[in-house]
Amino acid sequence: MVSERSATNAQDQKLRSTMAEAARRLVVLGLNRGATGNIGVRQGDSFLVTPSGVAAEDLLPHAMVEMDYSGAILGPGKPSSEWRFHRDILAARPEVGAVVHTHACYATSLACLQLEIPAFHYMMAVAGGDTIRCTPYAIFGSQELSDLALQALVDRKACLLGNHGMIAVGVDLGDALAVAIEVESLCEQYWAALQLGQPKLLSGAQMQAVLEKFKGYGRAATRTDSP
Ligand SMILES: C[C@H](O)[C@@H](O)[C@@H](O)C(=O)COP(=O)(O)O
Repeated sequence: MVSERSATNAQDQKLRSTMAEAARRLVVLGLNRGATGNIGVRQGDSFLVTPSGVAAEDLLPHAMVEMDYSGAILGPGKPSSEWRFHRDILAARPEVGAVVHTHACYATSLACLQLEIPAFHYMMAVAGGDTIRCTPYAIFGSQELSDLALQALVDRKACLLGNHGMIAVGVDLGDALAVAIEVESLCEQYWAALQLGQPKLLSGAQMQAVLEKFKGYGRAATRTDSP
């Protein structure tokens, strides 16, 4: 049933609009095209997810679908086919407030090779560690894909989905979007570097130093709950 809180709460309306804006931004930035990709955002003891198969330009705030962690749909609409990984990530990672899935070109190209991205650039730390893992292939919308994504995201804020795309997470939607944008940029740079030769990789110690330094950098300095 439709939660009354959702229908009347100003915060809920704001969140739905922010999700629609974020979906359009992903298209403007070239990280998604048409109806690819989806967004999930924690809201109290439930979460909102974008509807299935709706192009970002047609996405209206009221079309976001509210679900609970049992997988029950709490309002009208058909949730993203990927609601399982949105639910499972939000359930398993209390510090995560938002999940962004994209089929961004460079991330997806590397995912088609099922490549794990190594520490070729210090900005890899934005994704939470010294690698960005890639899952094996599993069909879209499956529990298997969700289980694989959860594993690939351990101690990370992003992963590639084999032969599919990427997932980025953040403390809120702005953070998850920023991670997705950076991951696509890193994938493009890694691809470009590979055209020239074998990139020299940073050591574990060098990456650890960056991860430490990032704790005091920019907005992250005010966050105590980032992974
Ligand atoms: C078939 C879909 O494109 C699937 O790949 C999914 O991962 C996706 O990106 C969009 O699906 P929804 O519109 O169901 O969120």
